[in-house]
Amino acid sequence: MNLMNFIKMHGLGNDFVMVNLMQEELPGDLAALARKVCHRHYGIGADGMILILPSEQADVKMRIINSDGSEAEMCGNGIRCLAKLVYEYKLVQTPFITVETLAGIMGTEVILDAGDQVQGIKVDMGEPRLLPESVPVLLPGKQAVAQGLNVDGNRVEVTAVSMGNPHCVIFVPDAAAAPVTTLGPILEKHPAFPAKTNVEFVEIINPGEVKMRIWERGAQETMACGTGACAVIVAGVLNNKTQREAVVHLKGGDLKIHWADNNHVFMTGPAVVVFEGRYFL
Ligand SMILES: N[C@H](CCC[C@H](N)C(=O)O)C(=O)O
Repeated sequence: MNLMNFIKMHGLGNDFVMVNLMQEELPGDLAALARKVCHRHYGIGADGMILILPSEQADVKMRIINSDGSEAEMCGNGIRCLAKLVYEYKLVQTPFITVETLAGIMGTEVILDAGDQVQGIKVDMGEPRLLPESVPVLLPGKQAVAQGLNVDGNRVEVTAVSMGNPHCVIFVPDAAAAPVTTLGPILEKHPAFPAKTNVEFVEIINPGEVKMRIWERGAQETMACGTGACAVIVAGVLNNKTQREAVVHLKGGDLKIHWADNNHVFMTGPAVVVFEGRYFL
């Protein structure tokens, strides 16, 4: 019987099965394995599976497989978990860790307190992609900002942004009452998004503070989404609703987001190791 060692982690309740493949390989179909591993009753239970692999371009390589088996370009909560794991398990000896992803090479900083304990992780999430063809989204113009989508005959105003993965941001008066589980899955698979999309519902508390809920591509509603929080602040600035630096309140907790003057988006937040285990393949 083959065993897979794993570490269960979460970033604000967005949880992952972390697999260290720096010295070993995983056999077979990753999509099928992720569906089994992420199953909340028959498996370990998680929103996704994150593989840590060797890289020729960075300290490590990250692959993120959603619970439905689809592979994503990037994962904000997941990369914070990876950075903490790589540092605390001494896969690298520095708190500044570069990570190769399908969305490019990301820089992470493990923030330490005076006692060398991990306080949080700051990630340079790179530049947002605003051209519709870069999201991708089938909407006109140079930016898909505050444009109307036809959803079953109704007009839904959306702002579409990519952080390497696609995001459809909708501003609502009350995030707690937003139609996350009804409109979310419809927009996730809407024909305007050829690669499907993550869907964010955002309530503006003030220009420096927002509240959001998320329907994730390939993972349904989750407690938090790091790339989604970045997309929300980019969309907030583009719609003149938020400052470039703001706190994003998610179901699972808060992220600090800063769309800096160098056009890079920085995200700061926690990551937690919950348990270690062995999974019977
Ligand atoms: N479901 C996402 C990947 C995970 C992103 C999210 N968990 C985050 O923290 O950024 C997608 O298919 O693009």
